[in-house]
Order: sequence, then structure tokens, then C-alpha cells
Amino acid sequence: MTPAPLLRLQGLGKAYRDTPVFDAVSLEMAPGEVVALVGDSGVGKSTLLNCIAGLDRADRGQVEIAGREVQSLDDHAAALLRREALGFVFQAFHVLPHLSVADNIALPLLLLGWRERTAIDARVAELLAEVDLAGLGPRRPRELSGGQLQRVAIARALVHRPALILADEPTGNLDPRTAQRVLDLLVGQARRHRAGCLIVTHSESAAAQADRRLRLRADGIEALR
Ligand SMILES: Nc1ncnc2c1ncn2[C@@H]1O[C@H](COP(=O)(O)OP(=O)(O)OP(=O)(O)O)[C@@H](O)[C@H]1O
Repeated sequence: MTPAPLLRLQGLGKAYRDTPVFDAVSLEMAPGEVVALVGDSGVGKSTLLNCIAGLDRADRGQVEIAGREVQSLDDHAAALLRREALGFVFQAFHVLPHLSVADNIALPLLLLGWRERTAIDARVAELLAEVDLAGLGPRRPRELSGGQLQRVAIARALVHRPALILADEPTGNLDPRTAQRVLDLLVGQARRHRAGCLIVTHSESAAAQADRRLRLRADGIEALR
């Protein structure tokens, strides 16, 4: 038996009031696959990621994560599945300013019910080292550079070993050199942990690192290359 796709979208459609955004979006991602999603500004890339992440709701179609159809689960079960299976990296980092870097990275573990401080600290230290921020755990986010903040966001997206990372223009706010470094790290870490990674990007070099490139259009998704 072939394993279930990590992510399967079937006939997904979304409109805001009378404004159609996208329709007939179908996609399958295999475990460990890195996929770049490109498309014109305003076509709905962020909205699509938000619909997968449960931050927004599609009007039509199905979202299946790790073989489980999200809409058929009650809200609690869907939230739990997403907490376990997904990590999210946003363009604007979305770190919480009043928490230390280490506590920001620990958040997904706490949400999953981890309570043992030593285990949490050990996992956070491991991730800090992997994203090259060892020793910066006690700092506040305002004491970090943009590139460092995005690495905190990547560590937070990976700390609970999710099967799928959703990254929405993760290098959009960074200078080209830092962007490349952050991207290498994101793709490298995703591959190392065998996590699937769906990256929305306008960057050609980002798209070139992916296993597949897809373009979102108003009437569906097209394969590129
Ligand atoms: N909460 C909302 N209410 C109404 N319309 C919205 C909302 N969020 C997004 N839109 C509209 O939906 C469309 C898709 O937006 P989205 O941000 O998903 O596009 P995008 O492809 O990610 O764009 P970009 O590449 O510029 O970031 C746009 O026309 C946008 O104005």
C-alpha cells in the first residue's frame, strides 16, 4: 500500500463575500517533499496557506492532512491535528515580544501539553543550535536582527517535529544574503527532519531549491518546470 499523502487538497475554493479568490485547487504532497508555490500578487497564496493551517476556512473542497480529512473532525480534534502536524513560518516572524527567544520556541511544545521543564529546555537548546542561535535563548526578540528573528520562527516551526511546514514568504523581509541563508536553513532543516515544506515565495532562487514548483491561479494550480 502506498502511504497516504502528507497533504491532499481537493477542489478547494474560496471567496471573500463577492470576491472570488481561488477555485478548484487540488494538490498532493508526499512526506519530505519541498514544494514552492508562486503566483501573482493577490491570487490567494496566503489565503490558501491559511486555509490549510485552519486560520481561515475554504468555502468548498477538502483538506486532508496525514490521511485525515480536517473538515470531518470537530474543532478540537482539527486543532489538535494541526498543532501536532503543522509548523508555520510567516513573513513577519510573529514572535511574541514579551517572551524570551527560548520561550517563543517552546510554545508549540507547551500547546501540545509538554510540561517537563528539562525535556523542553533540552529540545529548545537543540533547535537553537540547529538554527545557529545557541546562547541567544534568554534574549528578547527586540534584541535580535531580522535574520535572527526568522531563524527563531523556523526553530519554533520545527520544535515539535511537525510532518508539514507551511512557510509564507519566509524571506520577504530580509536582505538577499540573509534571505538565502535563512532559506537554506529552512529547506535544510525540513529535509533533515523529513518534514514536507510548502513555501510561498516570490523569489526565484527560493523556488529553485524546491523539489517542485507550482503556480496558483484563480482557476487552480499548475505545475511549472
Ligand atoms: N480578510 C480578507 N477579507 C477580504 N478580502 C481579503 C482578505 N484577505 C485577503 N483578501 C483578498 O483576497 C485576495 C488574496 O489575498 P492573499 O493575501 O491570499 O494573496 P497573495 O497571493 O498571498 O498575495 P501577495 O503575493 O501579494 O502576498 C486579495 O485580493 C486580497 O485582497
